[in-house]
Amino acid sequence: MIVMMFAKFVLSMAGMVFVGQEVANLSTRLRLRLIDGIMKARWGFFTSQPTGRFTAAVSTDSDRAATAFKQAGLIFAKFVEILVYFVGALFISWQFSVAAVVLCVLLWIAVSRYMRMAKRAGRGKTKYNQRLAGAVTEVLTNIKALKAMNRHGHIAAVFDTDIDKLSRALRRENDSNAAVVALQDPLLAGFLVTGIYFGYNYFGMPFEALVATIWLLRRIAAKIGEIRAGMQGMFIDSSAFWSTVALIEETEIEAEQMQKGSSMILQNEARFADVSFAYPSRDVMKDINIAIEAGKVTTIIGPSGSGKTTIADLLVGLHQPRSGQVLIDGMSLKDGDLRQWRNRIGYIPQDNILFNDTVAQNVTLGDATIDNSRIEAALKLAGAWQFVSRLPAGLDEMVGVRGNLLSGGQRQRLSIARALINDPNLLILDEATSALDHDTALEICDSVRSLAGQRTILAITHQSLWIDAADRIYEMENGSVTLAEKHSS
Ligand SMILES: Nc1ncnc2c1ncn2[C@@H]1O[C@H](COP(=O)(O)OP(=O)(O)OP(=O)(O)O)[C@@H](O)[C@H]1O
Repeated sequence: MIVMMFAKFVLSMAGMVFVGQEVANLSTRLRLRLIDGIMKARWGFFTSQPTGRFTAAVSTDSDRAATAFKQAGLIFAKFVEILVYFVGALFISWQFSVAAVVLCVLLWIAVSRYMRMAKRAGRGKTKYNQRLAGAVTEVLTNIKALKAMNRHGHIAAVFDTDIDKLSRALRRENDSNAAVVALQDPLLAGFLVTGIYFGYNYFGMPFEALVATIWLLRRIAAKIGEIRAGMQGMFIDSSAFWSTVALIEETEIEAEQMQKGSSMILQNEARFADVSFAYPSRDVMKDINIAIEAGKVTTIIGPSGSGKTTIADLLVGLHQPRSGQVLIDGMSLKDGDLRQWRNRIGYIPQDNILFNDTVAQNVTLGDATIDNSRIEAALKLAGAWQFVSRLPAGLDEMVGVRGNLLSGGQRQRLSIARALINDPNLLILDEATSALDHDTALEICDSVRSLAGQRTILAITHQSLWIDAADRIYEMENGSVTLAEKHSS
Protein backbone atom coordinates (compact mmCIF):
# COMPACT_ATOMS: atom_id res chain seq x y z
CA MET A 1 0.00 0.00 0.00
CA ILE A 2 2.82 2.38 0.96
CA VAL A 3 4.68 1.63 -2.29
CA MET A 4 1.49 2.30 -4.25
CA MET A 5 0.87 5.58 -2.43
CA PHE A 6 4.42 6.68 -3.16
CA ALA A 7 4.03 5.73 -6.83
CA LYS A 8 0.81 7.73 -6.91
CA PHE A 9 2.61 10.73 -5.38
CA VAL A 10 5.42 10.60 -7.96
CA LEU A 11 3.01 10.19 -10.88
CA SER A 12 0.63 12.93 -9.81
CA MET A 13 3.48 15.37 -9.07
CA ALA A 14 5.00 14.73 -12.50
CA GLY A 15 1.58 15.21 -14.08
CA MET A 16 0.90 18.45 -12.18
CA VAL A 17 4.28 19.96 -13.04
CA PHE A 18 3.69 19.18 -16.72
CA VAL A 19 0.15 20.56 -16.63
CA GLY A 20 1.30 23.71 -14.78
CA GLN A 21 3.91 24.44 -17.44
CA GLU A 22 1.54 23.83 -20.32
CA VAL A 23 -1.26 25.90 -18.81
CA ALA A 24 1.09 28.84 -18.35
CA ASN A 25 2.08 28.58 -22.02
CA LEU A 26 -1.27 27.75 -23.55
CA SER A 27 -3.15 31.02 -23.00
CA THR A 28 -0.09 32.96 -24.17
CA ARG A 29 0.22 30.83 -27.32
CA LEU A 30 -3.49 31.16 -28.06
CA ARG A 31 -3.37 34.93 -27.61
CA LEU A 32 -0.27 35.36 -29.76
CA ARG A 33 -1.69 33.21 -32.58
CA LEU A 34 -5.01 34.96 -32.38
CA ILE A 35 -3.55 38.47 -32.46
CA ASP A 36 -1.29 37.44 -35.33
CA GLY A 37 -4.28 35.97 -37.19
CA ILE A 38 -6.41 39.07 -36.63
CA MET A 39 -3.64 41.36 -37.85
CA LYS A 40 -3.08 39.30 -40.99
CA ALA A 41 -6.74 38.66 -41.85
CA ARG A 42 -8.11 40.26 -44.98
CA TRP A 43 -9.95 43.54 -44.45
CA GLY A 44 -13.34 42.28 -45.68
CA PHE A 45 -13.30 39.46 -43.09
CA PHE A 46 -12.25 41.80 -40.30
CA THR A 47 -15.01 44.33 -40.99
CA SER A 48 -17.68 41.62 -41.17
CA GLN A 49 -16.94 40.28 -37.68
CA PRO A 50 -18.40 41.58 -34.42
CA THR A 51 -15.62 43.23 -32.41
CA GLY A 52 -16.68 41.31 -29.30
CA ARG A 53 -15.59 38.06 -30.92
CA PHE A 54 -12.02 39.33 -31.03
CA THR A 55 -11.91 41.19 -27.71
CA ALA A 56 -13.51 38.37 -25.70
CA ALA A 57 -11.27 35.77 -27.37
CA VAL A 58 -8.08 37.71 -26.62
CA SER A 59 -9.08 38.60 -23.04
CA THR A 60 -11.36 36.14 -21.19
CA ASP A 61 -11.72 33.20 -23.61
CA SER A 62 -7.97 32.51 -23.84
CA ASP A 63 -7.79 32.27 -20.05
CA ARG A 64 -10.87 30.05 -19.88
CA ALA A 65 -9.37 27.87 -22.61
CA ALA A 66 -6.23 27.39 -20.51
CA THR A 67 -8.38 26.60 -17.46
CA ALA A 68 -10.24 23.93 -19.48
CA PHE A 69 -6.90 22.46 -20.46
CA LYS A 70 -5.77 22.48 -16.84
CA GLN A 71 -8.94 20.67 -15.82
CA ALA A 72 -8.27 18.05 -18.50
CA GLY A 73 -4.79 17.54 -17.04
CA LEU A 74 -6.18 17.23 -13.50
CA ILE A 75 -8.78 14.72 -14.65
CA PHE A 76 -6.05 12.62 -16.22
CA ALA A 77 -4.05 12.74 -12.98
CA LYS A 78 -7.12 11.66 -10.98
CA PHE A 79 -7.73 8.76 -13.35
CA VAL A 80 -4.19 7.60 -12.73
CA GLU A 81 -4.85 7.75 -8.98
CA ILE A 82 -8.06 5.76 -9.33
CA LEU A 83 -6.16 3.21 -11.37
CA VAL A 84 -3.64 2.86 -8.53
CA TYR A 85 -6.47 2.33 -6.02
CA PHE A 86 -8.09 -0.13 -8.33
CA VAL A 87 -4.92 -2.22 -8.57
CA GLY A 88 -4.80 -2.09 -4.74
CA ALA A 89 -8.38 -3.31 -4.64
CA LEU A 90 -7.52 -6.31 -6.78
CA PHE A 91 -5.04 -7.42 -4.11
CA ILE A 92 -7.78 -7.34 -1.46
CA SER A 93 -10.72 -8.95 -3.28
CA TRP A 94 -12.21 -9.34 -6.72
CA GLN A 95 -15.65 -8.57 -5.21
CA PHE A 96 -14.34 -5.21 -4.19
CA SER A 97 -13.01 -4.51 -7.68
CA VAL A 98 -16.43 -5.20 -9.16
CA ALA A 99 -18.00 -2.98 -6.49
CA ALA A 100 -15.59 -0.15 -7.37
CA VAL A 101 -16.49 -0.37 -11.06
CA VAL A 102 -20.21 -0.38 -10.19
CA LEU A 103 -19.65 2.65 -7.96
CA CYS A 104 -17.93 4.54 -10.77
CA VAL A 105 -20.71 3.73 -13.26
CA LEU A 106 -23.48 4.63 -10.80
CA LEU A 107 -21.95 7.92 -9.81
CA TRP A 108 -21.40 8.75 -13.45
CA ILE A 109 -24.98 7.96 -14.46
CA ALA A 110 -26.30 9.96 -11.52
CA VAL A 111 -24.47 13.12 -12.56
CA SER A 112 -24.52 12.83 -16.36
CA ARG A 113 -27.64 15.00 -16.69
CA TYR A 114 -25.87 17.75 -14.76
CA MET A 115 -22.79 17.39 -16.95
CA ARG A 116 -24.92 18.11 -20.03
CA MET A 117 -26.32 21.10 -18.16
CA ALA A 118 -22.77 22.33 -17.49
CA LYS A 119 -21.91 21.98 -21.19
CA ARG A 120 -24.91 24.08 -22.21
CA ALA A 121 -24.06 26.65 -19.54
CA GLY A 122 -20.49 26.88 -20.87
CA ARG A 123 -21.64 27.46 -24.46
CA GLY A 124 -24.05 30.18 -23.31
CA LYS A 125 -21.35 31.83 -21.22
CA THR A 126 -18.95 32.00 -24.19
CA LYS A 127 -21.57 33.25 -26.65
CA TYR A 128 -23.11 35.97 -24.48
CA ASN A 129 -19.75 37.09 -23.11
CA GLN A 130 -18.58 37.70 -26.68
CA ARG A 131 -21.75 39.55 -27.62
CA LEU A 132 -21.63 41.73 -24.53
CA ALA A 133 -17.94 42.52 -24.96
CA GLY A 134 -18.61 43.73 -28.53
CA ALA A 135 -21.69 45.75 -27.66
CA VAL A 136 -20.07 47.41 -24.64
CA THR A 137 -16.97 48.33 -26.68
CA GLU A 138 -19.14 49.95 -29.35
CA VAL A 139 -21.24 51.86 -26.84
CA LEU A 140 -18.22 53.07 -24.88
CA THR A 141 -16.68 54.41 -28.08
CA ASN A 142 -19.79 56.54 -28.57
CA ILE A 143 -20.59 57.29 -24.93
CA LYS A 144 -20.11 61.05 -25.24
CA ALA A 145 -22.88 61.51 -27.80
CA LEU A 146 -25.13 59.11 -25.90
CA LYS A 147 -24.68 60.97 -22.61
CA ALA A 148 -25.02 64.38 -24.24
CA MET A 149 -28.42 63.38 -25.62
CA ASN A 150 -29.39 61.49 -22.45
CA ARG A 151 -29.82 58.35 -24.57
CA HIS A 152 -27.47 56.07 -22.62
CA GLY A 153 -30.40 54.67 -20.63
CA HIS A 154 -32.09 53.33 -23.75
CA ILE A 155 -28.96 51.80 -25.19
CA ALA A 156 -28.13 50.17 -21.83
CA ALA A 157 -31.53 48.46 -22.02
CA VAL A 158 -30.39 46.83 -25.27
CA PHE A 159 -27.83 44.88 -23.20
CA ASP A 160 -30.51 43.54 -20.89
CA THR A 161 -31.37 40.54 -23.07
CA ASP A 162 -27.73 39.42 -23.31
CA ILE A 163 -27.09 40.09 -19.62
CA ASP A 164 -30.20 38.09 -18.79
CA LYS A 165 -29.08 35.16 -20.97
CA LEU A 166 -25.58 35.31 -19.49
CA SER A 167 -27.07 35.28 -16.01
CA ARG A 168 -29.21 32.26 -16.96
CA ALA A 169 -26.06 30.47 -18.15
CA LEU A 170 -24.33 31.29 -14.84
CA ARG A 171 -27.36 30.04 -12.90
CA ARG A 172 -27.29 26.79 -14.88
CA GLU A 173 -23.58 26.47 -14.10
CA ASN A 174 -24.24 26.92 -10.37
CA ASP A 175 -27.25 24.60 -10.37
CA SER A 176 -25.33 21.82 -12.06
CA ASN A 177 -22.47 22.25 -9.56
CA ALA A 178 -24.76 22.26 -6.56
CA ALA A 179 -26.78 19.25 -7.73
CA VAL A 180 -23.70 17.13 -8.31
CA VAL A 181 -22.12 18.05 -4.96
CA ALA A 182 -25.40 17.36 -3.15
CA LEU A 183 -25.84 14.00 -4.86
CA GLN A 184 -22.38 12.78 -3.96
CA ASP A 185 -22.93 12.06 -0.23
CA PRO A 186 -26.28 10.22 -0.26
CA LEU A 187 -25.09 8.09 -3.16
CA LEU A 188 -21.86 7.23 -1.41
CA ALA A 189 -23.53 6.51 1.94
CA GLY A 190 -26.09 4.26 0.27
CA PHE A 191 -23.37 2.44 -1.59
CA LEU A 192 -21.14 1.93 1.45
CA VAL A 193 -23.94 0.64 3.65
CA THR A 194 -25.05 -1.79 0.93
CA GLY A 195 -21.43 -2.85 0.36
CA ILE A 196 -20.81 -3.50 4.07
CA TYR A 197 -24.08 -5.38 4.40
CA PHE A 198 -23.41 -7.73 1.49
CA GLY A 199 -19.69 -8.00 2.12
CA TYR A 200 -20.19 -9.00 5.77
CA ASN A 201 -23.35 -11.17 5.49
CA TYR A 202 -23.00 -12.84 2.10
CA PHE A 203 -19.35 -12.79 1.02
CA GLY A 204 -18.01 -13.42 4.50
CA MET A 205 -15.30 -10.81 4.16
CA PRO A 206 -13.04 -10.68 7.23
CA PHE A 207 -13.20 -7.51 9.33
CA GLU A 208 -9.70 -6.27 8.24
CA ALA A 209 -10.55 -6.73 4.54
CA LEU A 210 -13.80 -4.87 5.09
CA VAL A 211 -12.04 -1.91 6.73
CA ALA A 212 -9.45 -1.74 3.96
CA THR A 213 -12.18 -2.03 1.34
CA ILE A 214 -14.25 0.75 2.83
CA TRP A 215 -11.19 3.00 3.04
CA LEU A 216 -10.33 2.35 -0.60
CA LEU A 217 -13.96 2.81 -1.67
CA ARG A 218 -14.08 6.12 0.17
CA ARG A 219 -10.88 7.22 -1.59
CA ILE A 220 -12.19 6.17 -4.98
CA ALA A 221 -15.46 8.01 -4.37
CA ALA A 222 -13.53 11.15 -3.39
CA LYS A 223 -11.44 10.92 -6.56
CA ILE A 224 -14.58 10.42 -8.65
CA GLY A 225 -15.97 13.54 -6.98
CA GLU A 226 -12.83 15.45 -7.96
CA ILE A 227 -13.02 14.12 -11.52
CA ARG A 228 -16.65 15.13 -11.68
CA ALA A 229 -15.82 18.67 -10.49
CA GLY A 230 -12.94 18.82 -12.98
CA MET A 231 -15.12 17.62 -15.85
CA GLN A 232 -17.80 20.11 -15.00
CA GLY A 233 -15.25 22.92 -15.01
CA MET A 234 -13.78 21.56 -18.23
CA PHE A 235 -17.18 21.39 -19.94
CA ILE A 236 -17.96 24.95 -18.89
CA ASP A 237 -14.64 26.36 -20.08
CA SER A 238 -13.98 24.09 -23.06
CA SER A 239 -16.50 26.04 -25.16
CA ALA A 240 -14.14 29.04 -24.79
CA PHE A 241 -11.25 26.83 -25.94
CA TRP A 242 -13.08 25.59 -29.05
CA SER A 243 -14.43 29.02 -29.83
CA THR A 244 -10.91 30.52 -29.62
CA VAL A 245 -9.42 27.72 -31.73
CA ALA A 246 -12.20 28.15 -34.31
CA LEU A 247 -11.53 31.89 -34.47
CA ILE A 248 -7.78 31.31 -34.89
CA GLU A 249 -8.45 28.86 -37.73
CA GLU A 250 -10.90 31.25 -39.35
CA THR A 251 -8.45 34.16 -39.23
CA GLU A 252 -5.74 31.92 -40.69
CA ILE A 253 -8.02 30.79 -43.53
CA GLU A 254 -9.00 34.42 -44.11
CA ALA A 255 -5.37 35.60 -44.12
CA GLU A 256 -4.65 38.30 -46.63
CA GLN A 257 -2.65 37.05 -49.62
CA MET A 258 0.57 39.07 -49.48
CA GLN A 259 2.44 37.81 -52.52
CA LYS A 260 6.09 38.63 -53.05
CA GLY A 261 5.73 40.41 -56.35
CA SER A 262 7.68 43.20 -57.97
CA SER A 263 8.16 46.42 -56.10
CA MET A 264 5.78 49.33 -56.78
CA ILE A 265 7.01 52.87 -56.33
CA LEU A 266 4.47 55.16 -58.03
CA GLN A 267 6.77 57.10 -60.29
CA ASN A 268 4.23 57.97 -62.99
CA GLU A 269 0.67 57.23 -62.05
CA ALA A 270 -1.79 55.04 -60.20
CA ARG A 271 -4.67 54.12 -62.47
CA PHE A 272 -8.07 52.57 -61.99
CA ALA A 273 -8.80 50.81 -65.29
CA ASP A 274 -12.47 49.85 -65.73
CA VAL A 275 -12.73 48.96 -62.05
CA SER A 276 -15.97 47.57 -60.67
CA PHE A 277 -16.49 46.77 -57.03
CA ALA A 278 -19.35 45.54 -54.85
CA TYR A 279 -19.75 44.73 -51.19
CA PRO A 280 -21.78 41.57 -50.57
CA SER A 281 -24.83 43.74 -49.92
CA ARG A 282 -24.48 46.38 -52.63
CA ASP A 283 -22.73 47.50 -55.81
CA VAL A 284 -20.48 50.51 -55.24
CA MET A 285 -18.79 51.32 -58.56
CA LYS A 286 -18.96 50.15 -62.14
CA ASP A 287 -16.22 50.41 -64.78
CA ILE A 288 -14.61 53.50 -63.31
CA ASN A 289 -11.44 55.05 -64.68
CA ILE A 290 -9.22 57.30 -62.60
CA ALA A 291 -5.65 58.49 -63.12
CA ILE A 292 -3.76 59.64 -60.03
CA GLU A 293 -0.70 61.37 -61.33
CA ALA A 294 2.53 60.96 -59.36
CA GLY A 295 3.67 64.09 -57.54
CA LYS A 296 0.28 65.79 -57.95
CA VAL A 297 -2.73 66.42 -55.73
CA THR A 298 -5.81 64.47 -56.79
CA THR A 299 -9.05 65.22 -54.99
CA ILE A 300 -12.10 63.01 -55.02
CA ILE A 301 -15.43 64.57 -54.16
CA GLY A 302 -18.95 63.22 -54.17
CA PRO A 303 -21.99 62.73 -51.99
CA SER A 304 -21.83 60.69 -48.83
CA GLY A 305 -21.92 56.95 -49.51
CA SER A 306 -20.91 57.35 -53.15
CA GLY A 307 -17.80 55.18 -52.67
CA LYS A 308 -14.92 57.63 -52.11
CA THR A 309 -13.41 55.74 -49.16
CA THR A 310 -13.78 52.51 -51.12
CA ILE A 311 -11.54 54.04 -53.83
CA ALA A 312 -8.84 54.58 -51.19
CA ASP A 313 -9.31 51.04 -49.88
CA LEU A 314 -8.89 49.62 -53.39
CA LEU A 315 -5.77 51.70 -53.95
CA VAL A 316 -4.24 50.44 -50.69
CA GLY A 317 -5.19 46.87 -51.68
CA LEU A 318 -7.55 46.34 -48.72
CA HIS A 319 -10.23 45.35 -51.24
CA GLN A 320 -9.78 43.74 -54.66
CA PRO A 321 -11.76 44.89 -57.70
CA ARG A 322 -14.51 42.58 -58.88
CA SER A 323 -13.39 43.38 -62.44
CA GLY A 324 -10.85 45.73 -63.96
CA GLN A 325 -7.48 46.56 -62.45
CA VAL A 326 -5.74 48.98 -60.15
CA LEU A 327 -2.41 49.69 -61.82
CA ILE A 328 0.66 51.27 -60.24
CA ASP A 329 2.98 52.51 -62.99
CA GLY A 330 1.30 50.03 -65.32
CA MET A 331 1.64 47.03 -62.97
CA SER A 332 -1.47 45.46 -61.52
CA LEU A 333 -1.64 45.73 -57.74
CA LYS A 334 -2.36 42.02 -57.55
CA ASP A 335 1.00 41.22 -59.20
CA GLY A 336 3.07 43.55 -57.05
CA ASP A 337 4.48 43.27 -53.56
CA LEU A 338 1.56 44.52 -51.47
CA ARG A 339 3.48 44.68 -48.19
CA GLN A 340 6.15 46.83 -49.73
CA TRP A 341 3.52 49.00 -51.48
CA ARG A 342 1.82 49.73 -48.17
CA ASN A 343 5.16 50.73 -46.66
CA ARG A 344 5.09 53.61 -49.13
CA ILE A 345 1.65 54.81 -48.10
CA GLY A 346 0.64 57.34 -45.46
CA TYR A 347 -3.06 56.90 -44.70
CA ILE A 348 -5.20 59.22 -42.62
CA PRO A 349 -8.64 57.68 -42.16
CA GLN A 350 -11.89 59.46 -41.46
CA ASP A 351 -12.18 58.25 -37.87
CA ASN A 352 -8.72 58.56 -36.40
CA ILE A 353 -8.25 56.81 -33.07
CA LEU A 354 -5.30 57.59 -30.84
CA PHE A 355 -3.96 55.10 -28.34
CA ASN A 356 -3.77 55.81 -24.62
CA ASP A 357 -0.03 56.41 -24.83
CA THR A 358 2.46 59.23 -25.37
CA VAL A 359 2.50 61.63 -28.30
CA ALA A 360 5.71 59.98 -29.56
CA GLN A 361 4.28 56.45 -29.40
CA ASN A 362 1.16 57.58 -31.21
CA VAL A 363 3.24 58.97 -34.04
CA THR A 364 5.75 56.11 -34.32
CA LEU A 365 3.22 53.37 -33.52
CA GLY A 366 5.88 51.66 -31.44
CA ASP A 367 8.66 51.71 -34.07
CA ALA A 368 11.71 52.17 -31.82
CA THR A 369 14.00 52.89 -34.78
CA ILE A 370 12.37 56.31 -35.29
CA ASP A 371 14.23 58.98 -33.33
CA ASN A 372 12.85 62.20 -31.81
CA SER A 373 14.15 64.45 -34.60
CA ARG A 374 12.08 62.48 -37.14
CA ILE A 375 9.04 62.66 -34.90
CA GLU A 376 9.50 66.40 -34.52
CA ALA A 377 9.84 66.87 -38.28
CA ALA A 378 6.62 64.92 -38.93
CA LEU A 379 4.79 66.90 -36.24
CA LYS A 380 5.97 70.17 -37.80
CA LEU A 381 4.81 69.06 -41.24
CA ALA A 382 1.40 68.16 -39.81
CA GLY A 383 1.10 71.52 -38.01
CA ALA A 384 1.16 69.76 -34.63
CA TRP A 385 4.52 70.88 -33.28
CA GLN A 386 3.19 74.19 -31.99
CA PHE A 387 0.89 72.54 -29.45
CA VAL A 388 3.10 69.50 -28.74
CA SER A 389 6.10 71.70 -27.88
CA ARG A 390 3.93 73.49 -25.30
CA LEU A 391 2.80 70.29 -23.57
CA PRO A 392 4.52 69.84 -20.13
CA ALA A 393 6.09 66.53 -21.14
CA GLY A 394 6.33 67.35 -24.86
CA LEU A 395 6.68 64.18 -26.91
CA ASP A 396 6.26 62.12 -23.74
CA GLU A 397 2.90 63.64 -22.82
CA MET A 398 0.12 61.07 -22.49
CA VAL A 399 -2.79 61.76 -24.84
CA GLY A 400 -5.46 59.96 -22.77
CA VAL A 401 -7.92 57.23 -23.67
CA ARG A 402 -8.58 57.50 -27.43
CA GLY A 403 -6.71 60.83 -27.23
CA ASN A 404 -9.42 62.49 -25.10
CA LEU A 405 -6.93 64.86 -23.43
CA LEU A 406 -6.49 66.58 -26.79
CA SER A 407 -8.90 68.58 -28.93
CA GLY A 408 -10.42 67.03 -32.06
CA GLY A 409 -8.14 69.15 -34.26
CA GLN A 410 -5.02 68.22 -32.25
CA ARG A 411 -5.92 64.54 -32.52
CA GLN A 412 -6.28 64.90 -36.26
CA ARG A 413 -2.93 66.62 -36.57
CA LEU A 414 -1.25 63.78 -34.66
CA SER A 415 -2.87 61.34 -37.11
CA ILE A 416 -1.40 63.29 -40.00
CA ALA A 417 2.04 63.23 -38.35
CA ARG A 418 1.61 59.46 -37.89
CA ALA A 419 0.95 59.11 -41.61
CA LEU A 420 3.94 61.28 -42.56
CA ILE A 421 6.50 59.66 -40.26
CA ASN A 422 7.65 57.08 -42.79
CA ASP A 423 8.10 59.63 -45.55
CA PRO A 424 5.44 58.06 -47.78
CA ASN A 425 5.31 58.25 -51.59
CA LEU A 426 1.54 58.34 -51.54
CA LEU A 427 -0.43 60.25 -48.93
CA ILE A 428 -4.13 59.46 -48.67
CA LEU A 429 -6.28 61.87 -46.67
CA ASP A 430 -9.84 60.76 -46.05
CA GLU A 431 -11.63 63.85 -44.68
CA ALA A 432 -8.42 64.45 -42.75
CA THR A 433 -8.98 68.13 -42.01
CA SER A 434 -12.74 68.12 -41.60
CA ALA A 435 -12.56 68.58 -37.82
CA LEU A 436 -10.29 71.62 -38.00
CA ASP A 437 -11.15 75.29 -38.19
CA HIS A 438 -10.75 76.82 -41.63
CA ASP A 439 -7.40 78.55 -40.94
CA THR A 440 -5.80 75.44 -39.42
CA ALA A 441 -7.20 73.24 -42.17
CA LEU A 442 -5.83 75.67 -44.74
CA GLU A 443 -2.46 75.65 -42.99
CA ILE A 444 -2.31 71.85 -43.12
CA CYS A 445 -3.62 71.80 -46.66
CA ASP A 446 -0.80 74.19 -47.65
CA SER A 447 1.80 72.07 -45.84
CA VAL A 448 0.53 68.90 -47.51
CA ARG A 449 0.31 70.68 -50.86
CA SER A 450 3.97 71.65 -50.49
CA LEU A 451 4.78 67.95 -50.15
CA ALA A 452 3.46 67.32 -53.65
CA GLY A 453 6.22 66.97 -56.18
CA GLN A 454 8.10 64.38 -54.19
CA ARG A 455 4.89 62.78 -53.01
CA THR A 456 1.55 61.96 -54.54
CA ILE A 457 -1.49 63.21 -52.64
CA LEU A 458 -4.97 61.74 -52.79
CA ALA A 459 -7.54 63.78 -50.85
CA ILE A 460 -11.06 62.52 -50.26
CA THR A 461 -13.08 65.43 -49.03
CA HIS A 462 -16.06 67.72 -48.94
CA GLN A 463 -13.92 70.77 -48.14
CA SER A 464 -13.46 73.33 -50.87
CA LEU A 465 -9.88 74.09 -49.82
CA TRP A 466 -8.80 70.64 -51.03
CA ILE A 467 -10.64 71.25 -54.28
CA ASP A 468 -8.73 74.51 -54.68
CA ALA A 469 -5.46 72.75 -53.87
CA ALA A 470 -6.09 69.93 -56.36
CA ASP A 471 -4.34 69.44 -59.67
CA ARG A 472 -7.11 67.10 -60.71
CA ILE A 473 -10.61 66.58 -59.31
CA TYR A 474 -12.82 63.53 -59.73
CA GLU A 475 -16.44 63.48 -58.85
CA MET A 476 -18.13 60.24 -57.79
CA GLU A 477 -21.82 59.70 -58.10
CA ASN A 478 -24.10 56.71 -58.57
CA GLY A 479 -21.23 54.29 -59.01
CA SER A 480 -19.42 56.25 -61.72
CA VAL A 481 -16.64 58.82 -61.75
CA THR A 482 -16.24 61.92 -63.87
CA LEU A 483 -13.31 64.27 -64.21
CA ALA A 484 -14.50 67.60 -62.84
CA GLU A 485 -13.44 70.98 -64.10
CA LYS A 486 -11.09 72.69 -61.65
CA HIS A 487 -13.16 75.86 -61.50
CA SER A 488 -16.27 73.86 -60.60
CA SER A 489 -15.21 74.04 -56.95
N1 LIG B 1 -17.79 47.00 -45.19
C1 LIG B 1 -18.87 47.33 -45.91
N2 LIG B 1 -19.80 46.41 -46.16
C2 LIG B 1 -20.89 46.70 -46.89
N3 LIG B 1 -21.14 47.92 -47.42
C3 LIG B 1 -20.25 48.89 -47.20
C4 LIG B 1 -19.07 48.65 -46.43
N4 LIG B 1 -18.37 49.80 -46.37
C5 LIG B 1 -19.08 50.71 -47.09
N5 LIG B 1 -20.21 50.18 -47.57
C6 LIG B 1 -21.22 50.81 -48.41
O1 LIG B 1 -20.56 51.20 -49.63
C7 LIG B 1 -20.94 52.50 -50.01
C8 LIG B 1 -19.71 53.36 -50.23
O2 LIG B 1 -19.09 53.58 -48.97
P1 LIG B 1 -17.88 54.59 -48.80
O3 LIG B 1 -17.47 54.57 -47.38
O4 LIG B 1 -16.84 54.26 -49.81
O5 LIG B 1 -18.57 55.97 -49.18
P2 LIG B 1 -18.02 57.45 -49.05
O6 LIG B 1 -18.30 58.13 -50.33
O7 LIG B 1 -16.61 57.45 -48.59
O8 LIG B 1 -18.97 58.03 -47.92
P3 LIG B 1 -18.70 59.22 -46.86
O9 LIG B 1 -18.43 60.47 -47.63
O10 LIG B 1 -19.98 59.28 -46.12
O11 LIG B 1 -17.56 58.77 -46.03
C9 LIG B 1 -21.87 53.03 -48.93
O12 LIG B 1 -23.18 53.00 -49.41
C10 LIG B 1 -21.73 52.09 -47.78
O13 LIG B 1 -22.97 51.85 -47.20
